Amino acid sequence: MKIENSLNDKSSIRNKLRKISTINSAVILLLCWLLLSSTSLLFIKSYEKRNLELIAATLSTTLTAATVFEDSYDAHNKIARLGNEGMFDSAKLVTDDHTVLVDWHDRQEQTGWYPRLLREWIYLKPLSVNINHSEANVGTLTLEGTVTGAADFIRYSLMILTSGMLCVLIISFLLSEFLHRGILASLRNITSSIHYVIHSGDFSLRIPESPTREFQLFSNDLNSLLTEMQTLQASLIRDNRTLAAKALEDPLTGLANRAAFVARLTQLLDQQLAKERFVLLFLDGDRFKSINDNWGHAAGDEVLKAIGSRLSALAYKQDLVARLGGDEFAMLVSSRASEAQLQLLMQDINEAISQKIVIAEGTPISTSVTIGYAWSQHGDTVESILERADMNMYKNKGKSKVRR
Ligand SMILES: Nc1nc2c(ncn2[C@@H]2O[C@H](COP(=O)(O)OP(=O)(O)OP(=O)(O)O)[C@@H](O)[C@H]2O)c(=O)[nH]1
Repeated sequence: MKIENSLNDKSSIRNKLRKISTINSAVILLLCWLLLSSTSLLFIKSYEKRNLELIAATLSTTLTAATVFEDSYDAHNKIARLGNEGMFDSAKLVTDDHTVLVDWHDRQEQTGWYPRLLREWIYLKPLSVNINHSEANVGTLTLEGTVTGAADFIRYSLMILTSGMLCVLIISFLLSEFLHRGILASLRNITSSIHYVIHSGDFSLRIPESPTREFQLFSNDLNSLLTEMQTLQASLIRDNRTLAAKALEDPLTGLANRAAFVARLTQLLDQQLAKERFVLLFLDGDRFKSINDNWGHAAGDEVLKAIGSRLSALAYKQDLVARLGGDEFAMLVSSRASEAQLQLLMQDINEAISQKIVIAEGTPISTSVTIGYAWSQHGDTVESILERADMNMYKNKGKSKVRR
């Protein structure tokens, strides 16, 4: 829960990449916008200034005669004709003796802070040119430039530039989203694979190939780690199975040990209502101590192994032969349902055990077992059925000792 909360606080790598590429594009585009805007503004400024200078030069030549003869009417017409075409905002023609011949103002002259600021920035101050005649100064023409054209140009070019930049920003955003997809897919593959392995414990999964070199290297390392974990897991499972099997096995004879015997007996008792009855045979080696005493402990071990394998040879698949400890064996027999079949089995056991056992050094040893048995009964427990079989075995042992 805590981890999930702290994850929710964090921004995804997709958002981080999106943020980086958006900031990147926005900064670059803003710089381009500033560069292009200032270049076009400087261009406009120099164009408008040059234009006004040309108009002033042309007009001063045209006005020479009117200035010399102080023909205010003609001068006004010539100035107004050009002024009405939007060539300038105002024009003042003053003779060399300071007589104002023309003081013309455009009636549609733009006022307000923007045109005023623009005019001051483009033209700095009104443009004055001398009107000369026979190399003498006869008057001065002062023109104030117009900003109507410049203002429109600036407005439209900035609008086009800004919307163009916004389009580029959107395109670059979409493009980066598209290009980031590969990186994000590789990352997603890695994280979802690790997530799956952690939650399933299945180390057989391998992270798929990535087109990005660094991710491929990372995936290779993780895949090698997964292979090692898989091998380790397999060997642990194998070891566990071996250990579990060993925990239920008698190390000398390889038969089931007491724990395995009790487990199987418990299972049979649990099932006995649904299944046929079964019989528990308790077998104890006769005078086994003397075998050890006469032939040695190793020989005794060989005899115990031989008894175990002979009992196993007589048992069916559903029966269980176990060594309970020392020279005590037990059989859980489900394959014989009648007393007659059981008697036959016990006869076979006695016959098999009575066959001489030839130990490694070649000495034949005779042995026998005493058997006590108990059929399963309703309400039996592990202890009760074992006790009945044990008691019967002791009774039989007593009888055989009397016979000897
Ligand atoms: N070789 C060998 N001997 C064992 C092993 N475990 C127990 N024994 C011996 O088996 C003998 C069992 O003796 P008991 O069952 O008490 O007596 P017994 O000599 O068989 O006599 P009865 O059962 O009365 O016929 C002891 O001498 C134990 O030392 C083993 O793993 N290997």
